[in-house]
Amino acid sequence: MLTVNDLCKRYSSGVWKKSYTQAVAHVSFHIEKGKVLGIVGESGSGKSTIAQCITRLVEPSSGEIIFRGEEITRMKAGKLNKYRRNMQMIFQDPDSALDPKMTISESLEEALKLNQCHYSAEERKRKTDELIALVGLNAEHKNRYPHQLSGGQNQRVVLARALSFDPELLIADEPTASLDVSVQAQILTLLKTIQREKELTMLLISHDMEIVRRVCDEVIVMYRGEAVEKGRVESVFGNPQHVYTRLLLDCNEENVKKWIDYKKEKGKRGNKNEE
Ligand SMILES: Nc1ncnc2c1ncn2[C@@H]1O[C@H](COP(=O)(O)OP(=O)(O)OP(=O)(O)O)[C@@H](O)[C@H]1O
Repeated sequence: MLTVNDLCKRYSSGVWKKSYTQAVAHVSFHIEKGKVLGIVGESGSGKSTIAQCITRLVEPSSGEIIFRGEEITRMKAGKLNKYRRNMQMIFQDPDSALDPKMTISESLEEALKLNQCHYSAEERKRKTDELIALVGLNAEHKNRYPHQLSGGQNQRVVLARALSFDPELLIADEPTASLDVSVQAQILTLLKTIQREKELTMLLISHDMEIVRRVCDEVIVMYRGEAVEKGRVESVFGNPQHVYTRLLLDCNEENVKKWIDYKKEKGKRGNKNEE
């Protein structure tokens, strides 16, 4: 489905005195159809740059990106737009991804108008209702504006918009990072359920090893622009070879413990996990 070969991205900045950042250095991987690949690493390790190169939001400095058998790094704008519809991205902050002046159903109908132009107005309405149900929202949310929904509910709408394109590849860049811990779990479960049902190929970017462990089939560990370790999640997590992977796993055990304590505490107080 997607093959990345020897991808490099070097940013330059400064006008008089140029400085360079090697954001991604010689990264290669392959994702099979219907599988989920996780990219983990600390802040600044190059995770988002890889996603932006794949969608050509930034131009790679060198390397190959082959999507459904076609090399896309040199693809011209017209053809590229067609390809981009097949690869949708969702980001950390759902609020900034939605138009504050549109209700949820308007937002979804607009997306359908853009990418499924053969639909009649009636079909768009029906499809909108289907998408709303698919992401676990209900009719009462339809006529609300983004500020009238919670962060988790807005992230569901963002996911519904992305799915309205019927993408083959979904790139989720820290999709739960801005959400409350209890809501994070719900959104991750939803993502995984939809990914399985639709056999979506997914690239999940996260700095959280536990999220990757729960959702992904394979993982790449990024450190300062390089992929220092990659493989099946159970083998990388069960038998990490690189010292940096071990460090990340240790850090995250702390987070997992905090999460378990938080859930226990919440359970004691009798709170339900609500958005
Ligand atoms: N437009 C840009 N111009 C110059 N340098 C950039 C630009 N975008 C990113 N960088 C640099 O490239 C490196 C990789 O950034 P990137 O955003 O890909 O990392 P990341 O792992 O996704 O980080 P985070 O988890 O914080 O989002 C960083 O050192 C960053 O400062």
